[in-house]
Amino acid sequence: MPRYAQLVMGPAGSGKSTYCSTLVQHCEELNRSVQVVNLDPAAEHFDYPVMADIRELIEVDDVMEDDTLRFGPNGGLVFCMEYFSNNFDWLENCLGHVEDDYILFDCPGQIELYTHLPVMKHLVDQLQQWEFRVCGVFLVDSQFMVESFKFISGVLAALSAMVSLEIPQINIMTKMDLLSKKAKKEIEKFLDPDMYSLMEDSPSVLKTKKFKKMTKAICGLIDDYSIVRFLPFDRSDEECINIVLQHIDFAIQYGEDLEFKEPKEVEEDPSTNYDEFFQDS
Ligand SMILES: Nc1nc2c(ncn2[C@@H]2O[C@H](COP(=O)(O)OP(=O)(O)OP(=O)(O)O)[C@@H](O)[C@H]2O)c(=O)[nH]1
Ligand SMILES: [Mg+2]
Repeated sequence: MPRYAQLVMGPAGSGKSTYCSTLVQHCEELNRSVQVVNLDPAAEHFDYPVMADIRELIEVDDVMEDDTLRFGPNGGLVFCMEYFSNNFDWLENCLGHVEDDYILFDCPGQIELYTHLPVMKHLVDQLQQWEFRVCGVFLVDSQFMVESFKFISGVLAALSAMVSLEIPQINIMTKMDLLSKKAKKEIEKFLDPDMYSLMEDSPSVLKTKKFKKMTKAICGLIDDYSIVRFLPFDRSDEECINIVLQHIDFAIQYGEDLEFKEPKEVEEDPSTNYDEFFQDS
């Protein structure tokens, strides 16, 4: 039986931990078992129960306090992740092996982990050896995507994670509930973008002769091959959460070998008398 994993990635503060806890709650209501592993050695708070926590293996504060290493917060984090990649047996022990495992990995926010460092790729390879089907979930804060040049950089960040990890990836715009009505309307064009026309809206710096050819090539690549798309994520909208989950499940073929489970029954309030209610109305 395959096992399933989501690697929840994205820049600092993009909403990774919130996404994990929202999904845990959502799946609980669907009577679907989902577990979370915290892979952020600098995490301070998250509100989901953890199956494993990297801070039990190594913590950024301990690395920074070490006089022989003398790392700052970013170097410290990279050190922790490299230490983790040399100690995957710790993770193997924590994960055990349960039938139909579905695990969310809440990753740190340092963007270099998804662009050029090999740690996350090693993790993906290791998970695949343990029979996991892994989907990358790349989160970007929607508030930073409402202008075309910011959108292009968000797309490139997502693309570099896709290229370096070589797994199916679903890209998500988070915090949609925080957008004003006007910004929501504005962002619609980024959910199904025509990259060539976005290029025309870009500020003059992107249109100078030096950059124009390059921007056009990037926009053309993204548009012609349809490689990067974003799904909106509003944590207060169940339908929206469902759509995101369906895309991810489809990408890793979750559910193909599962038996049907009854959804959780909603407990009825014994004081509610439905006969009376219908007679009255
Ligand atoms: N309104 C709203 N706030 C959100 C949402 N997602 C995250 N936040 C807030 O954004 C802040 C950062 O969210 P986190 O989930 O901690 O982000 P993160 O990506 O895990 O951050 P790091 O682990 O530090 O990289 C918190 O204050 C969250 O409450 C959302 O969908 N809506
Ligand atoms: Mg976090």
